[in-house]
Amino acid sequence: MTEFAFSDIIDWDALNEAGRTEILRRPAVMAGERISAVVKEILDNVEKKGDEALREYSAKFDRTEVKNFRISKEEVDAAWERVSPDFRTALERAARNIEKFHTAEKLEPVVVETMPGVKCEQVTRPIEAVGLYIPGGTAPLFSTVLMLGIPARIAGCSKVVLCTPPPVADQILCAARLCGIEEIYQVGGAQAIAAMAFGTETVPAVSKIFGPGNAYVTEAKRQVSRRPDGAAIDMPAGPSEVLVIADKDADPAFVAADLLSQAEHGPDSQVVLLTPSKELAASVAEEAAAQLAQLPRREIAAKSLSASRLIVVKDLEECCRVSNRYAPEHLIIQAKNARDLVPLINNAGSVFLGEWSPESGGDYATGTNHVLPTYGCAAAYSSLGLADFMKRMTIQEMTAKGFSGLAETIAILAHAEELDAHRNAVLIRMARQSAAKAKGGC
Ligand SMILES: NC(=O)c1ccc[n+]([C@@H]2O[C@H](COP(=O)([O-])OP(=O)(O)OC[C@H]3O[C@@H](n4cnc5c(N)ncnc54)[C@H](O)[C@@H]3O)[C@@H](O)[C@H]2O)c1
Ligand SMILES: N[C@H](CO)Cc1c[nH]c[nH+]1
Ligand SMILES: [Zn+2]
Repeated sequence: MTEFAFSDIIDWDALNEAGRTEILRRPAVMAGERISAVVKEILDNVEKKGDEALREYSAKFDRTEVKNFRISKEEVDAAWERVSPDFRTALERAARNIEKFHTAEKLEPVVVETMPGVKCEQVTRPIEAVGLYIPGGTAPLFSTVLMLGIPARIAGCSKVVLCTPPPVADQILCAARLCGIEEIYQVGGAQAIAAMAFGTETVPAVSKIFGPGNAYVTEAKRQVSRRPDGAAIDMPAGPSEVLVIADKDADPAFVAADLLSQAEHGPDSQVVLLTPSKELAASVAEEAAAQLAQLPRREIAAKSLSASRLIVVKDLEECCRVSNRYAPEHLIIQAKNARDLVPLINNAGSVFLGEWSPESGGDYATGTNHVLPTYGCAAAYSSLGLADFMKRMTIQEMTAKGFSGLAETIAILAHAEELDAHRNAVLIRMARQSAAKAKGGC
């Protein structure tokens, strides 16, 4: 059996504040400073040396000598023919659900007359050039292509650039074809993020970069979003995490399977169980050990489990409070009447209710988006959705009557801010209206 050390069962009530903070710390966050420095160097080099730097890093990190970064349409079509019909059918079924959910996310235009003759509107426009990062370091995440490519298409983004590490799996190319993505580049890691942010001889620069990735990719996104010549980003979507809230009657085999499903993503993934039942926690630990031994990715999952937590808390309400403090990417509630606990949940990327809603469902096919905030960012960021591929733009129009009704208010406020040019833009029009009135006009 594979060596594995789930941390001990932790009694939440026995911890002081510092202990609680420590126990909920993510392993990927602790690695931050070293990764930051490595990533900065990669970004600087790609910005300076373009494709040459991409080639060097692909050889170093992906052990691949890349001749042409861009993948041709012929290669994509060939990949489509190579995959099994069952795979194509499953991919199309998942894509339909994702398309249905994201189409329903369309924002309707807002039109409000705030005062007579003062009309305010909000409309949306697509972001024209977007970059999609598809992880491929330890597993080819073709499902992520659907999660990014489908909303980009619905939003109407006119330039969609996809980057993923070499060698690129057929399944990734098939998912890209299904989404109508034509610009696919085989480059991964921080260097891919740099390429899409700054542009190189081959890879075009985009306005906004989307997608999850390991700690290097996530840090690269964070850094380019802060550079004036960089790009906007969707969110920090780093190493996967799941927190399960389970009551004493939950099935330990289901809970263990759900924890392992995220532990297998990467050695720095973190999984957490919160339960009022010490007996359940012990059974989950046993089950997890047994299931882990059967997994092909047990080495990775075992590393991740060693930094993961089994925590016993007072009751289910306390579970929700601790979960909000952790702000997990995924939250599974395996408890009777799981839905009753939803009002107590404030911070979570995506929530899975009841024993028949494994997290893998949302990863592939329920229709929701699996690109979600990690590192506790669910306290402030949302799940990826259609709105992220669009900009909101406001419009206002005042009639002459609307203007005269609001003119004095604007003039007083501008004067109070000591911005006379602002005030003049109003006074000049007020004067014109008074003159026209004197002449018997409006
Ligand atoms: N939060 C989300 O929504 C979400 C969704 C899907 C996947 N994920 C996460 O995405 C991650 C995918 O990670 P992955 O590694 O399999 O693929 P990846 O594509 O993110 O990273 C692979 C790249 O990392 C770079 N790299 C590897 N080691 C490096 C080093 N020592 N120095 C510099 N660069 C290095 C290489 O360039 C390589 O191409 C996992 O952590 C998974 O949990 C998150
Ligand atoms: N669980 C990941 C998000 O954290 C998404 C994914 C893709 N494939 C499998 N899982
Ligand atoms: Zn997953």
